[in-house]
Amino acid sequence: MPHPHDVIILGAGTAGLSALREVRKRTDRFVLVNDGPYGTTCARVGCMPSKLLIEAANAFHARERLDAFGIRGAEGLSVDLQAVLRRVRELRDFFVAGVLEATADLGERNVAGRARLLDAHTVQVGDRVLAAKRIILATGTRPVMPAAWQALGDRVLTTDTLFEQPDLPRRIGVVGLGAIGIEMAQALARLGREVTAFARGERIAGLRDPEVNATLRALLAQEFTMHTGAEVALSATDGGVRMVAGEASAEVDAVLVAIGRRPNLDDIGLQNLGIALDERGLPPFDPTTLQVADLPIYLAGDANAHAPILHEAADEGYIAGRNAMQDTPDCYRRRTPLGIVFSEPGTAFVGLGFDALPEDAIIGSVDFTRQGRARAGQRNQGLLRVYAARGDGRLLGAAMCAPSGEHLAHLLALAIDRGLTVFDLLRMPFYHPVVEEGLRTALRAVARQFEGGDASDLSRCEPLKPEALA
Ligand SMILES: Cc1cc2nc3c(=O)[nH]c(=O)nc-3n(C[C@H](O)[C@H](O)[C@H](O)COP(=O)(O)OP(=O)(O)OC[C@H]3O[C@@H](n4cnc5c(N)ncnc54)[C@H](O)[C@@H]3O)c2cc1C
Ligand SMILES: NC(=O)c1ccc[n+]([C@@H]2O[C@H](COP(=O)([O-])OP(=O)(O)OC[C@H]3O[C@@H](n4cnc5c(N)ncnc54)[C@H](O)[C@@H]3O)[C@@H](O)[C@H]2O)c1
Repeated sequence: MPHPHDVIILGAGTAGLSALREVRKRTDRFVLVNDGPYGTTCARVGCMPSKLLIEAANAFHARERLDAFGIRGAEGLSVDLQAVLRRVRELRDFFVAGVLEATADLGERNVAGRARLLDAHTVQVGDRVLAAKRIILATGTRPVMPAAWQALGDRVLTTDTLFEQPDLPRRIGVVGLGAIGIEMAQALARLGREVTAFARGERIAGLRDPEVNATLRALLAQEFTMHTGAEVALSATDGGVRMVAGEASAEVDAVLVAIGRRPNLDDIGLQNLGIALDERGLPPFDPTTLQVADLPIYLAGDANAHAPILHEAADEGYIAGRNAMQDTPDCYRRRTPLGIVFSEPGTAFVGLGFDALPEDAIIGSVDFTRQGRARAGQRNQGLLRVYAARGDGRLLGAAMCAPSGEHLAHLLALAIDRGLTVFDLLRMPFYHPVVEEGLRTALRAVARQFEGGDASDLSRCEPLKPEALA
């Protein structure tokens, strides 16, 4: 029997909407099903409100550099946190409104409700059963929150609730120092909150490079208290929360829990598909096609835990949307890995991670404390390390916590993607004085480890030809 729909898309987040764009170009016989609020995690409770808070925090923090420039009176500045949070929500609403336009004209093809797979072609939403040739799962993730901590009620926050607060208390605990923990701990500290952060591992901000990790830790420890290496326990006190991890403890008014996010796949009916799931409960899928096993199902965005960041979710929606509209899926080359954590200095990693490098990889580094332009701007902090292949000096990856780190990382991502060597990169012009000169220092440190690598970066002209003399 023919299916009434070509495609059902589950989830109206970034991946689902990106899939929708591709599917709509090819058919009208689709349905989008979304549970909970529309507007995407990124715009509603993720990338955008977090960056809005960070921008406010960094703007206020800039006052700490003013005296060194000879600008007086900064101590008279203060934060109106309620106003900061109002602006976060106002601009957040603006970004969400833009996203909502994508589904405004769908009419009956937009179904609000929680979907569950009955089999590889059929989905149940409330008392409705929808069937299609193919299904795209783009159901995203939700914050991990241990059951025991839920009993602390509104004293525990996640990024789903943080930005909704009209105000924030003086003492804030943070659990987890991954991307969210680092970004929010620094921002809240810069906005005048007393922040105590706990993480069970020693690595922060997702960094795998031990030296960059140590540098970032030392810098952030100047801004908030950080306890790592032990599991934290939370318990209620009179009006607050007690946090204990090994020898360390703190009493706070509220706790932001940022210990990762879990794919919204646990109750979606994967067991009805007849495939084995891994230990995380995830189905096998091909990251280049996004097809789940050999089923007519595609798994896109954070839900597959492959690369849970925005541009990858958008790419995956595109791939899933196109592949769900054809009989044989196309294979797509994925982008150079790039991760940015919006700390100051900016944390970023690109290409191969430190722990995936070949044993004989060559590493060059730059310490930004003495870097000219960074020093001129009173932001001379951080470390950048570039990794290159021993044979030919091809760039393999980099990790950094550095001024303008987000921009340096994009430049390096392009170089890695194009298969450039450190020698190729050293041939580009480096204007003076720019932070990129710091990157050049690190590249030169790699080049010097090659025979003849301390020669000039300039290439020689081709031999002069007779016609050139004419
Ligand atoms: C605080 C925070 C900050 C972030 N900052 C950045 C950043 O700076 N840069 C960056 O690149 N990334 C950032 N991210 C990550 C980025 O937000 C995600 O990669 C992206 O939003 C994932 O999109 P998605 O479509 O996979 O999921 P989502 O946008 O979460 O969409 C999934 C949708 O599916 C719905 N759904 C769930 N279950 C069902 C069901 N059973 N049936 C129907 N619908 C269902 C959900 O309710 C949701 O609407 C951040 C994330 C967070 C939380
Ligand atoms: N700038 C960005 O791109 C950005 C910013 C924020 C969030 N995000 C995305 O949001 C997602 C979630 O972020 P996140 O920071 O919650 O997750 P994460 O996985 O990045 O970090 C979670 C951290 O919490 C630690 N942890 C886990 N359980 C713990 C426990 N019981 N006690 C203490 N520490 C514990 C983990 O070891 C890890 O370091 C990530 O996938 C990330 O990609 C991205």
